[in-house]
Amino acid sequence: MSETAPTILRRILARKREEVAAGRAQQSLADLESRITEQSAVRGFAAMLRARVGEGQPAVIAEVKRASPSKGIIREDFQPAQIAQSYQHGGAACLSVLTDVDFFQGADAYLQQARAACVLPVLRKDFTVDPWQIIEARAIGADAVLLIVAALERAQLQELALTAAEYNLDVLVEVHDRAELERALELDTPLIGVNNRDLHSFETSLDTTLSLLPHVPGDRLLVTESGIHSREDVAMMRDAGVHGFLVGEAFMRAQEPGEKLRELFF
Ligand SMILES: O=C(O)c1ccccc1NCC(=O)[C@H](O)[C@H](O)COP(=O)(O)O
Repeated sequence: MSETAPTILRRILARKREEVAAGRAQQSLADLESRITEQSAVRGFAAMLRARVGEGQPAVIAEVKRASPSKGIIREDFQPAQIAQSYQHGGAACLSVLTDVDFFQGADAYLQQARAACVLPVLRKDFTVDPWQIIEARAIGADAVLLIVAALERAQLQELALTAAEYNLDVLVEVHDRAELERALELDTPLIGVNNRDLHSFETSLDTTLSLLPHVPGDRLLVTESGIHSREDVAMMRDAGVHGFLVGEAFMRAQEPGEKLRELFF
């Protein structure tokens, strides 16, 4: 693939830069800061995952996702508050809520509805390219943000991680190959997400996690992301020593997402 081919990830990132420019013109930093003062205290995202693993339980980040570029519409009957309650009942440790509008049919309001309906920490699942989005994430009530190494230069990654720390947000640093993992490990953050999906080609293989696992130091918590669909997938990961999971589609296609979570993990 050429370095400049317009893959879906590159299209999403180009759109994000436009959104940030428009957002900055509409809301100043002072506006965001004043919205932050109205938010409740941050819920510990990494702490919750670590606690579950410490208890010998799977640490499941359950995703609230209506649609995706690779699968189109995944869930017609999409009610974030009900889904969040179902996930909490089913044993999720944390939630991940898509807020990207154009490619995932997400919304900031979905994150707010989901978080208000449960006690779980919530990750804002979006494509972060600018510190302004991190402050915005805190202003809408998120507890954690995603940083995708493939989307960011080294200096940007450092700056975004520092901004997240400044605003008390946990960070899930997402990688897909060894070079990205090495860059992620330069950060002082505890969570490493290994995305089994190649965000340029959509190809998904659970071997991605298994091959990177030996290179993740013991002081980091590895979260395997994408393509987990069955109890066999979960058992294979747990046998290999992976206890953190981020799952979307398998839950979202089930009538009762939390029951599906219980069926796969407990
Ligand atoms: O899912 C996509 O099509 C996609 C395309 C481009 C960038 C990101 C994309 N997905 C985000 C994710 O990584 C998944 O939502 C998440 O890991 C859950 O995956 P799954 O359990 O396979 O729904």
